[in-house]
Amino acid sequence: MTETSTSFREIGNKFFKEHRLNLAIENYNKAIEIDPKDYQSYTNRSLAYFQKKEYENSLNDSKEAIKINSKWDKAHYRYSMALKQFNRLDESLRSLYIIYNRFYNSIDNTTTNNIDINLITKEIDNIQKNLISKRYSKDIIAQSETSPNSINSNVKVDYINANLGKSVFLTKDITNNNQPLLSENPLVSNLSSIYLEDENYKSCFHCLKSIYVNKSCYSEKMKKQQELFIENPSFTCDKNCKFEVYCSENCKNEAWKQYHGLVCSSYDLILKLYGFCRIKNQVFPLLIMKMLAIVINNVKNNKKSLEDSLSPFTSFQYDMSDPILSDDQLIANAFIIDIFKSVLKDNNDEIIFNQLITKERYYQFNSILKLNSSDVQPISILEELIDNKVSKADIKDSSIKIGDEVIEIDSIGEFLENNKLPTISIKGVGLYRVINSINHSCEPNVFCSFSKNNHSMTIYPSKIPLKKGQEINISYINENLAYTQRQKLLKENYSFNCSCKKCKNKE
Ligand SMILES: C[S@@+](CC[C@H](N)C(=O)[O-])C[C@H]1O[C@@H](n2cnc3c(N)ncnc32)[C@H](O)[C@@H]1O
Repeated sequence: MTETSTSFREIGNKFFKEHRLNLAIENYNKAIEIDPKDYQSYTNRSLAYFQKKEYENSLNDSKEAIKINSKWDKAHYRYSMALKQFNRLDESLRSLYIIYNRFYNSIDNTTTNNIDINLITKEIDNIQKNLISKRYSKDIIAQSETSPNSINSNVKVDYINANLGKSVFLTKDITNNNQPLLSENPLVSNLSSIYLEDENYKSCFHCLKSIYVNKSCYSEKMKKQQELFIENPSFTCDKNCKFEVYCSENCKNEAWKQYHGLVCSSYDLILKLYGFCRIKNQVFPLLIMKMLAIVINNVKNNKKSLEDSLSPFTSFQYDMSDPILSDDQLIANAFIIDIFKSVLKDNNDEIIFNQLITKERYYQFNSILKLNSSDVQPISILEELIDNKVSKADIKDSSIKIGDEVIEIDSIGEFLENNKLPTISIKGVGLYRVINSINHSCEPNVFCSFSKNNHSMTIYPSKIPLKKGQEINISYINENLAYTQRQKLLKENYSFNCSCKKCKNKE
């Protein structure tokens, strides 16, 4: 036998089977010396180190094997097990899901190395149960700084299985249709990019509340409905940017504390990102920038670990495959890199920067937003008027009757067709810790209601009675579409095949 890397590896494997770990490692060393791309020897040496409890070496070897051949499931498994030893559970989970997804997406249900899929599923279950019970205990959520009063006691978040992930369950019987089940502010939200430089329309940069509307269709009288919007935004950021406007001192302070304080000094670079998002009609890059700033603030100011700081975001399901960024995503990521490079200047910041501001993170956050975030559309002022003060009968072509007063609305005809309510445009996007944990069903038992004023959202029952312990489900799409259309939309937008009762019966 020639001294090829394969033969040394095989000798190593023989020693390994005899539990002679040092001799096994020596032979794997020789194999790697001959062929530095021998990912199998790296993987096997990783296992030998693991058995010797040399977890750092085990981690490095499995990482190297993945670098050489990312399709080698055994290396992902070894990497996952080593990460678990360091309590890096989110990353460990990600590696397990790479194997899990490859298995279920393959035509013949195989892993590349015939790893027992039941073992992988069991590992996923263990880690998920542990993480979810820790992260979604009521106390932790109630204490969360980013989302105060985010959950009331009607619901809890629980893990279902590796495929469905977590979802939301009732902790009480519900018999009243009008009873709000859960009301929540988002972990992060942002205005749609079309509004960023709109002279006619301003919203609070933090909570998206309408501040000033100057559309010709609204008469002077209507604009004077003071309680519906604030005429003169007096809460503009006065530190550096002088650009962001808020509806209140509270929002100004919250924005500063959570994310704006970190990046405000680099506003010239942020404006470039805004410009890009406006042209491309995108909002995710702006949310990703805020998410990164929130994470960094938690690490720096609240002295939390990086994993804990990331966990409100990484606890969602997302695409764990190899990151491939589109050209637009690469450009947006480059803007984001510039912004954080200019604000993370201390020596200590270098580690955070290197671990956080990466292409992989951009892909991860983008996928978290794509699969989990909600459009936010606080009800328009016109609808607010109609909703609260007038009946549809009071709406005439050019006026609305509010009490005894008739308010002229110059071009209301543009908005009202056959007495329908005006179309409300999407104002922004938000990521909700609990509401976005609710799984989909084509036969939903709850629905989501936008706040009239800001980015908060409330869940109400759509069917009663609902029983304690029952899962609540919303519909992510129009559930009245035909079966094939629903399946197509859910696959394209949320990457899953719906298996609700209605879909199982192909109704
Ligand atoms: C908004 S999240 C819901 C929370 C999610 N289960 C989690 O653990 O983060 C949407 C994701 O949940 C999963 N999901 C939701 N409803 C589902 C369903 N009916 N069937 C299969 N997967 C579903 C899909 O992976 C989808 O991309």
